[in-house]
Amino acid sequence: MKRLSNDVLTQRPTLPEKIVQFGEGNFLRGFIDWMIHQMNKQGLFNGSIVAIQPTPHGRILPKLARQDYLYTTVLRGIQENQVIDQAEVVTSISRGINPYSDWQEVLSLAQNKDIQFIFSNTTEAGLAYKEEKYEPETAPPSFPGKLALFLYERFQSAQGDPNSGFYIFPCELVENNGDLLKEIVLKVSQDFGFPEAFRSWIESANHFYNTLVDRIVTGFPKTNGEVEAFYNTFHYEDELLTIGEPYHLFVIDGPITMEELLPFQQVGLNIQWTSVKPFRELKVRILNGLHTMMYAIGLLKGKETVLEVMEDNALRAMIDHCLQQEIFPVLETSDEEKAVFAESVIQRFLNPFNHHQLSDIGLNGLSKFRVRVLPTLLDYIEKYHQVPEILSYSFAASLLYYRVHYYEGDTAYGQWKGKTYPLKENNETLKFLEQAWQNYDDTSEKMEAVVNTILENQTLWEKNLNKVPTLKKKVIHFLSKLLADSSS
Ligand SMILES: NC(=O)c1ccc[n+]([C@@H]2O[C@H](COP(=O)([O-])OP(=O)(O)OC[C@H]3O[C@@H](n4cnc5c(N)ncnc54)[C@H](O)[C@@H]3O)[C@@H](O)[C@H]2O)c1
Ligand SMILES: O=P(O)(O)OC[C@@H](O)[C@@H](O)[C@H](O)[C@H](O)CO
Repeated sequence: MKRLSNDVLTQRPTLPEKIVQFGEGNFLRGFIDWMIHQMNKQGLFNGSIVAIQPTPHGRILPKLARQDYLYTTVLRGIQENQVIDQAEVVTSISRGINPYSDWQEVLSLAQNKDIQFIFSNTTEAGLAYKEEKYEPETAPPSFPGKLALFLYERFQSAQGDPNSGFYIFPCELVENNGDLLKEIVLKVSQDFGFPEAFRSWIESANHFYNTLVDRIVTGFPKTNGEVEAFYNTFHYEDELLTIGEPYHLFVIDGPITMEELLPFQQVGLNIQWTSVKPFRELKVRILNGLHTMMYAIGLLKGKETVLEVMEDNALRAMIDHCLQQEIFPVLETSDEEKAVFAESVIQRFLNPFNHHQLSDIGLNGLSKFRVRVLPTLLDYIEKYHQVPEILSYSFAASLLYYRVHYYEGDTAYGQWKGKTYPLKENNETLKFLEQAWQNYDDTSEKMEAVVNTILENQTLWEKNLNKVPTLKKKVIHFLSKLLADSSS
């Protein structure tokens, strides 16, 4: 069978490059690139995207290049009682650049005046400040470093023209992502010794927008036989087949007048040009909160996907209880808004087509717990002076899932009921966890010592959790229960 390429898709539009995108992962392909494709299809944007690989060891860009930057998006789910099952070849990416081998190509792009928009999704780890050296001939390691040099090249080539800046939309799931990216780029520019005039131009000529994105994109199919079934229907192979749900929401804290340049709403996409804050609290605490709360519990109970968790009566009852009794009471949004959003989330989790792997959700699970679950848990304790049962149980489950049993090379491994699995978290966190569990020997004193050490780590939790009344006791209790379960 042929691979997807220009030979397979013979009618492909050639459009001027207008967007630079840092990242080429599942989410950008299933969300932003798909949206640009929708606008192009209706002749309302007429521009293409250049994707820049954000890390040195990218596996996605070579695959995209082999397919002439084409890939298929499959959106499947149930909306308003209707089954939606659509496959479409997305043509919005014109090419990709590996900045580690072609940095000059990236800089040339910065000089192209047609490029007006910058999108990114480099995960939470990518939208972060790193101290790095200015080397004009090579790509800086970090995403903000690359962006700073990209902007500097534009500034110089346009001789500081106040109309030459970019519209910048970071899509990382980080609070105030636009403000944060601007702050980091300014800091990097200072580190690099760039002139004050450039830094003023960053502030005055560029627009950094805070955004919130929402669509469950599970990426390449992982269940047995699924890929082959798709290929047989398409009559081509596609290594970058991207699966997601039909639901999508993109909130951008920018003026509606931006629709003149980016006509998202005009093509019927679910875009809101408004403040992100209320959407963020609902989405992160309910949708991402439930995901993060369930992954370790589910995996430790032998489940593999969100759907399997939702279809298990006991686990489903636990999730409903957590939502109603532990998350809802501490959210400030109105009861009606909470209920409507939560119901839609439950329906999305029950999407029969959605094989969302718990192990994917569990990547960087402790960092996610800190941002997506811990605030709810702490708010609850503050409000009710008692520890919420399910959230603290899920905390214990996450800690146990992330118990480092051994290292092989640079990879840390966890173990549960005889099964071994690789752990992906910040390296320092994993080293710390390995140490914390090192002397554990099944006794309650040692368990208390382990939990004490983990909870007091302020780098992990941003506060000493041993000072939170009775949390430690609950976590010890649930960890002991889970450990007993693991040996039964
Ligand atoms: N998949 C979803 O359903 C979904 C939905 C909404 C938001 N998101 C957000 O999108 C992010 C990416 O998800 P994905 O499904 O596309 O994952 P992915 O693994 O397919 O892509 C991750 C991208 O981030 C880059 N990256 C990883 N670490 C980096 C670092 N330290 N510096 C710079 N770049 C780095 C990778 O090179 C790749 O381009 C997640 O962090 C998530 O918060 C995902
Ligand atoms: O993508 P992650 O790994 O940051 O988080 C896992 C899921 O919670 C997340 O992808 C959601 O499905 C998504 O945020 C929905 O918009």
